[in-house]
Amino acid sequence: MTFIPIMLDLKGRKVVVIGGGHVAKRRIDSLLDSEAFLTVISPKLIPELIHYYEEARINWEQKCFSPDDVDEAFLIIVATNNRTVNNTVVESTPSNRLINAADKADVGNVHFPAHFERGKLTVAISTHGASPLFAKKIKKDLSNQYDESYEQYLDFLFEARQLLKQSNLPHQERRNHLHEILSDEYLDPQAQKKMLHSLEHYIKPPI
Ligand SMILES: C[C@@]1(CC(=O)O)C2=NC(=C\c3[nH]c(c(CCC(=O)O)c3CC(=O)O)Cc3[nH]c(c(CC(=O)O)c3CCC(=O)O)/C=C3\N/C(=C\2)[C@@H](CCC(=O)O)[C@]3(C)CC(=O)O)/[C@H]1CCC(=O)O
Ligand SMILES: NC(=O)c1ccc[n+]([C@@H]2O[C@H](COP(=O)([O-])OP(=O)(O)OC[C@H]3O[C@@H](n4cnc5c(N)ncnc54)[C@H](O)[C@@H]3O)[C@@H](O)[C@H]2O)c1
Repeated sequence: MTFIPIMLDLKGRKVVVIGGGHVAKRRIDSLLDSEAFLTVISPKLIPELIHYYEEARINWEQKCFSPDDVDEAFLIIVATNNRTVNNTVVESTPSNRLINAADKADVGNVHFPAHFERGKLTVAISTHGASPLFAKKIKKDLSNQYDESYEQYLDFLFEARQLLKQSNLPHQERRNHLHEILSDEYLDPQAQKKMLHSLEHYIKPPI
């Protein structure tokens, strides 16, 4: 089986998480900012998830799984500590849905990669289930290399690119600028400011 990396917009989609333990919480933490409708089906929740429920960040149906729980779900996450239940969820899910099976890498059609964000930058690492711990280790290494300062740098890259897109510069010169701003020198906010300022001069005047 070959999995391909994609970025998913879940805004307004129904996501159902079966199980309310530690793995469910990890998945939910990845999903909280997505503006999906998150529903947890589980007789019990760990305290952190109860907190999310009290803050109305998730819905909770305090019950054991039944097949109609996944009706209309766009994405299903299977994370109970009961292998038989996990298998039942997978079996009762129509094949045209997205499903993540936390206890069996090869059963679902979605994996959650280890990941971190720096504003507009997302770095995701997958080992196709070979070693989640190795993915976690690489995440740690890369998150040190690309520290919090990159959030602001990404904002600069975004702004510079928007200005270039609106500019009257010839195509090749735009490309040169896009490459130039990747140089380490532009990690410095002063250099960024100067560059943005100079790019503003190339904006096409309104017609
Ligand atoms: C990366 C990360 C993201 C996240 O969970 O958010 C993630 N697992 C993490 C940690 C972790 N997972 C496990 C341990 C215990 C040590 C060990 O067993 O090695 C630890 C370590 C820890 O907890 O620290 C156990 C485990 N994991 C899976 C199975 C089932 C199986 O292998 O079949 C079992 C055995 C269960 C059992 O035996 O009961 C399966 C999957 N785990 C995945 C993702 C997907 C593939 C990712 C990839 O490798 O590319 C995949 C396929 C499906 C999925 O869940 O999406 C997250 C790193 C946290 C971070 O980023 O900080
Ligand atoms: N993918 C991963 O990264 C990863 C990591 C560790 C463990 N796991 C696997 O994930 C699973 C969950 O691990 P955990 O640490 O979150 O367990 P946990 O014990 O913290 O939580 C299990 C949850 O499942 C709920 N549950 C039990 N029966 C249920 C049912 N019939 N219907 C609905 N909910 C039910 C429990 O109430 C509990 O909230 C385990 O199978 C484990 O093997 C996966």
